[in-house]
Amino acid sequence: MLFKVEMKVNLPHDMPAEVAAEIKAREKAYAQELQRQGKWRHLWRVAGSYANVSIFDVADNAELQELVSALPLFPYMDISVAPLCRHPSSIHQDDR
Ligand SMILES: O=C(O)C[C@H]1C=CC(=O)O1
Repeated sequence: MLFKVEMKVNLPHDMPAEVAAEIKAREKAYAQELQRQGKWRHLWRVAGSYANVSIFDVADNAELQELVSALPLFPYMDISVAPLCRHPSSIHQDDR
């Protein structure tokens, strides 16, 4: 199942820089591992904002919840999710 996931990061302004850097490093490693597994299919920065638009390809709602809630930045993000289905005009065979 495909989901559009929008994540807006809100790190506390008083978080020490080295703590923020450590969380971001763990987030990057986790995000890249999920991309290698094909579960995090697209990851786009929203220009001008500490936010992203992502496409996840997971088995079901429960797997999405499991993966997203394990993000190191999860406690600091506002997240919105929308389920996706194939567009009848799409030319991409891997849309499903
Ligand atoms: O920077 C972000 O958008 C937040 C998060 C998503 C992937 C990652 O490495 O960090």
